[in-house]
This record gives sequence, structure tokens and C-alpha cells, in this order.
Amino acid sequence: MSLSSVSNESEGLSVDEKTHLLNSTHDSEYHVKMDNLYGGYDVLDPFLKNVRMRVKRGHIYSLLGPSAAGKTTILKVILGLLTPISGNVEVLGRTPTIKQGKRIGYMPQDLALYQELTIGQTLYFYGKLMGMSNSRINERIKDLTETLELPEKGRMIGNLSGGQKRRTSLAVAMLHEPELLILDEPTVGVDPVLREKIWEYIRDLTKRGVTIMITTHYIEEAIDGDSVCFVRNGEILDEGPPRDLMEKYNCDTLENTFCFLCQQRDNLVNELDNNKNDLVENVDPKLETDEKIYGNNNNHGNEDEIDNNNKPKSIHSDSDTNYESTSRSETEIKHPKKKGKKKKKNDESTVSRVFTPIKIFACSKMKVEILLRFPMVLFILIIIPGIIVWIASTAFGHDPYHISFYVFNEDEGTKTPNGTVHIGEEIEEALKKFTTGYSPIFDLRNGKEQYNSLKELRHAVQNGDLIGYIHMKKEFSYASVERFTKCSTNQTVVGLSVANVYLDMSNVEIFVSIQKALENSFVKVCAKLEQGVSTNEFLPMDLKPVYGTAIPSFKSFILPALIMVISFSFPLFLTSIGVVREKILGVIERIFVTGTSTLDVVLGVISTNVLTLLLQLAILFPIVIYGFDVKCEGNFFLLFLDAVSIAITGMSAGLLIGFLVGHEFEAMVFSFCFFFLNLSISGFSWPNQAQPGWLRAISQCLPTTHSSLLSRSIMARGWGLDNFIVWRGFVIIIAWNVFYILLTALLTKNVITPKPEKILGIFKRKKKKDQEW
Ligand SMILES: Nc1ncnc2c1ncn2[C@@H]1O[C@H](COP(=O)(O)OP(=O)(O)OP(=O)(O)O)[C@@H](O)[C@H]1O
Repeated sequence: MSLSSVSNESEGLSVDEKTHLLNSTHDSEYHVKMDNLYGGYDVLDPFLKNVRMRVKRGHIYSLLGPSAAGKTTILKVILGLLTPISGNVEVLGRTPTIKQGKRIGYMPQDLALYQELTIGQTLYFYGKLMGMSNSRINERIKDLTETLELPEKGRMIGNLSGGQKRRTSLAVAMLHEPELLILDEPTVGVDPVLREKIWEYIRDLTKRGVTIMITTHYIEEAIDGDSVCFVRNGEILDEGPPRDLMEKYNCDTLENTFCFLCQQRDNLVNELDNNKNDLVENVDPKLETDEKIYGNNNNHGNEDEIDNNNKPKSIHSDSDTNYESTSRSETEIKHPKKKGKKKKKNDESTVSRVFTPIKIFACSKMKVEILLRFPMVLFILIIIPGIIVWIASTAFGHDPYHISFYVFNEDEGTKTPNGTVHIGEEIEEALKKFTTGYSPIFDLRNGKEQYNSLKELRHAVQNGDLIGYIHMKKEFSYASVERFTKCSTNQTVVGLSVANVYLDMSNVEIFVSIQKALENSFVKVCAKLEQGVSTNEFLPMDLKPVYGTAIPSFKSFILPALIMVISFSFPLFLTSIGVVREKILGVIERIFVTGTSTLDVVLGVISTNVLTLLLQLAILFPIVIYGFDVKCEGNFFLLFLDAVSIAITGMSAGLLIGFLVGHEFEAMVFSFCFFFLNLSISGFSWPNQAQPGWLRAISQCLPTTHSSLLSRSIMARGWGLDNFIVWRGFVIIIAWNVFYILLTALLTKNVITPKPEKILGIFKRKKKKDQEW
């Protein structure tokens, strides 16, 4: 490779990376080297066993094998998406990490494309993640459109044919002209003419020093490659130039060669199984069997690399690799050495910045472009919180009205010096007048023909025809006058002056409203009996509000917290389900392979969601403050900050859930549980002060509790950042954000890590594939 071509291909690389590229292109004959590699999705049961391979620079290397043979798994190790359990692996002269991005192009087996983006938007997005300039991206789009016969760049991926989608996916992998191109079944669903063109194109690429690793089901197309590698059940059967292998095993096709190798391997395994009992004592039969199977059958094409004992030579000394060079027979599976201590100098160049603004912008732009594909959904998404709050403001906080209540008034009245008084009737009148914002609370039904006895009334309440009734006895007025004007303490008099109220108490809010209305009606009527005593003075207490109004409104209590609940829940659900969808599509993996960090993705998601949130709040706040007269006594900016920070908490929790689970259904269930747990103890609808001590302690740690408290404190109390409760609330919310984001970054450090999958067995996603070709 010439220096000029190196500089051409290294566009967008850091100085370290460029230096390394120059060194590596001169130093290394191989772009991929693997020795004694064990790895897979289960630490205790590695799928890849003793894999050894050599991929020469500028060669086309085909991985051939049946479905579920482990071809994709090998590619994932090379891409740094899967950490090996033991053994050596070196890609472009380094231990692979997902940060090697720009030097590798990857076309996954699944399309891994956003169906809602156009071809141009997709290529622009990945180009930006690769650090390419706009003009370079446009040039490459033009080249690739010609070479791969792509449809015009304005076409949406979702509307393309299977073959066109596959070619677009291939174009993404080739866009930045990588040194190593990894293609997982690029020719599936592509017509024979185009398949030939793709092979011609990749052959052409190899002339420029590009290495191609390709998996294919069309086994015979690999005949034109430089090397093939037969894989079965996670083992390499043999590798080498295709025609050499055919000659070696005396077969006329590659397919027959593969069948021959499989047969040979099965015979060996059977033979070993039969002899198992004869094996020497004290030798672990499994190890012995493994050694014979994996050790002796590694008849690779590069025989110069194999020592006299037919064991592959270690290409690297222990000092220049992160993994111990060891064969399975020498020692049990060893875990990778702790990284960092013995990090190669080369590896340091792969440590990219924690986040890159241009990548964040690219992620955010791509999300906005997808959102704009669904204008109706976007519109609903923006106005729906406003509608929810409007409906909630209309429904919450008012006293119930038109409650079916019966007054069973047997009171016959009594004579006083001022005339005859009918207290029962007066109470009935007072109850009738007791109205809420809309209507009288009570829908008094007192046609005596309807209910003639207390028994009938009780039955009506039991049947749900009435919510309750009040019974005033014949002597009710007489006894009330005796009790309140003459201060009689006679027990019979006191008993007769009591009206009995029977209520369906199953609904606490209705009970409280009825109780309040009854008490007020009684206070009004009975206070009149005490001459010269006004209604106010009947209760020797005057309530003066410090915060809020003399008659507290439930709306002022619930709406500020509801804004925060909405700000938290929408991003939580949308993000968790969105991330899982991207994971299933394979785009997350593809994005990570470009060297994009978790933080870039997270910040991209956050910035898009904050944009949506701003629009939501622009509708929501005016509805609450102007439409429903819930005053904001404090700093409006702080209230806004509260909503944004709890929304980011929702997003980061959603990201964490999304990265942890493997299916949309799981994401939905986990998000629901998480949301309702938060909601039920956050004091949103019932004061935290009512919770038992242990629950209160938990709720005091939750961001949602503090967000609700903050919104009420800012709106009703007018508190600012000088108040301990306010800044403590912000600190706790921000701390949770940092925690969720760091945990997500940690879990996605290696996109597929065996460890979390092992620990969280329920998240394990097993691809069940039959072993048939
Ligand atoms: N994420 C995963 N978690 C657990 N097991 C997995 C996962 N992905 C693949 N496997 C399993 O690993 C084995 C090898 O799968 P791999 O995808 O490497 O096969 P393949 O040779 O690429 O097959 P195909 O040609 O059908 O794509 C299979 O048994 C598969 O079920």
C-alpha cells in the first residue's frame, strides 16, 4: 500500500491512529490473527473452541459453514463486539475493541438500517459517525451509487426491495473506505448478476490492499477468494486457499470438501468417545478429548505456523497481548487479563474521547429525521401532555356533585318563643344549597313514597341506588333546641338531637366531600340556634394560610406533580422501547462498531428528547398556569429545569432498561413496573408523610419524589435555589441521571458481554437456528 493511499484511507483518523496505520501497514502481513481462541455468549460454555486463523492483508477470506456454525460469532470477536474468554486475537495489529471503528467496515447479517431514513440520510449519518466531511460523503455516495447500482439517494430504505436494502447496507460498510471490510452474508437476496458485480468490486478493493472477510451461504462463490475457512459448531475444520484445500482432500467442489471434513471430524469424535473409558487415570477425559479434537485437527493452510507437535505456534509473546497465549489442554479456560495494567502502547491510540460533538449531532439529527417521517405522531406526541393535563385539570380537585343522597326527615318541629322551628327542614335546605363549582353536591331524593323505612333505605345503599342517607327523628327539632339554646345535657335529649348518617364509605374522596358538606350545613343551622353567635364564631378557630389559599385546591397539589410525572414517563417508555428496537434491528451494534461511544448515543437521544420536551412544555405550562389558574409563585425557569432534569432521568432510565432487555415486550413490562413503583411512592397523589418509615426512607431517595416536591415548592411556595429542599432535590435528580448513564455506559462497554447475560439469565436472547445448511 502506498503512502498516498494510506493517507487517503485515513481521513478522519487521529494522529495516533494515522501513525499506527502507517506502522501497521508496513509491519503486519496479517490483518486478523487468532490463536487458541475460546469465546461466545456463555463464559462457562464457550461456543468458539480453539479457533485459529490467519487473514492476510489484501486477501478475500471467506468463512464457510452451515447455519449456527459460529461465523457471525467469529466476526463479532474481530469487531470487538464480543470479548473472548481466552486466547489471542489481533485485528489490524491490535487487540480488537469497538473503538477501532474507522479502519473497519462492517456489514451485519441483518440489515441494521433505519427503515424510516432515505439512502442519502443513512449514508450521511454513518459518514458523520466516521468523521467524514460533507463533500467526501457526497463523493462516496456518488461512487457507491454507481458501483452498487443503488437507487436514487432520496428513496426511503423501508420502500426498497430486499436486494436494494442489502446493497445499501453494503454501501454503509464501504462508505469510509476501510482497511478491513467485514461482510456478513452480503450476497443473500442479491441476483446472480449483481452478486458477480459485488465480487468483482471486492476483488478490486483487495488490489488496493483492503482485506475482505466474508461469510456466505453460496459456498461455491468463495472459490474466487484467496482463502476459505470451514467452520462447524464453533470449530475451524480447516483453512487455506480454496483450490489447495480441494486438492488436499481430493474433492471436486468446496461443498464436497466441507462434507469430507465434517465426516472426518465426526469419525474422530466417535472414535474418541469409544475409547473414552480407556483413557489414563487422572487425566480429565474432556480435556484429553478437546486436545485431540481441537489440537490435532488444526491442519491449517499456513503450515509454516504449526510446530512439530502439530500445535499452532503462538504468534505473540505474553507481553504483547492482553490475552494469555495458551491451549486448552495446557490450562483450563483463562479469563482475559485485566486490561489497563499491560495495555499495549498501540491500544492507547484507540482510546477515543468520551464524547464527540459531531457524533452527538449526527445521532440527534438522525432521530429528528425519523421523527419528521411521522408528522402525525410527532404532533400527537407534542400536544398529548397538554391534553392530559387539560383533562386532568378538568377532572381533578373538584368536589363530587349530584350524589344520590336521601334525607329521611321525620322531624315534626318544635315551638319556641320566636315561633315554630323545623331544624330538619333547615338542614335539608342547607344541604340542597351546598354546591360545588358545577352543581349541588347532593341529589336529594326525599319523596317519602320512594323509601318508607330505614330498612328500605339501607337496602338501596347496599344495592348502589343511594350513596347514603340521613335520618332525623320526630323529636329532632325539640331536642336540638333544648340542647343548643338551653344547654341541656340530658342523655335522651342529646341522643334525639343526633341525626344518623349512613354512607357507602368505599370511596374515600366522596366520603370526605359528603362529610365536609354535612358538617358545614349542620354548623350553619345549629349556630343560628345560639343567639348572637355568628357562624364563624361557632368554631373558635381562624385559618390563615402561609402558602396556598384559605380554601386549598387539590388542583394546586396534583397538577405541578402531574407535569413532572408526564415529563418522566414519556421519555422513559419511548427511550426504552426505542433502544430495544434499535438493538433488534442491529443498528446499535453497527453504530458502536463505527467507534461511537455510548455517551455519544446517549447525548444524541437526550438532545432530541429535550427538543421534543421543550415543545411539550410550551403547550403544557400555559394550560396549567393560565388555563387553570394554578399560580407559579416561584422562578419559572427553575420549574422548567425541574421538568427537563426529570425528563432526562426518564430517558437515562429508559436507556438502561433498553440496553438490559432483549425484546420490546420486556422493555414495556420493565418500564411499566419501574414507572408505577416510582409513581406510587413518590408522593404524587398522596402525601409521603402518610407512608410507613421504611417506605418513606426509600421514597426520599427517588428522583420522582424530589421532582414532585420541587414542583410544588416552586409553584405554591415560591422557593428558590437558596432553599435547602430545592437544591437538595436537584442534586438528587442529577445524581440519578449520572448513575443511570454511567451504568448504561458500563454495561455497553463491550456491546455483547457474556457476564451480564450470565448474571441476568432472564435477559438471555438465544438465537435458535437449526443445524441444516
Ligand atoms: N446473542 C446471542 N446470545 C446467545 N447465543 C447466541 C447469540 N447469537 C448467536 N448465538 C448462538 O451462537 C451460535 C452461533 O451463532 P452464529 O450467529 O455465529 O452462527 P452463524 O454461523 O453466523 O449462522 P448463520 O449462517 O445462520 O448466520 C448459535 O448456536 C446461536 O444460537
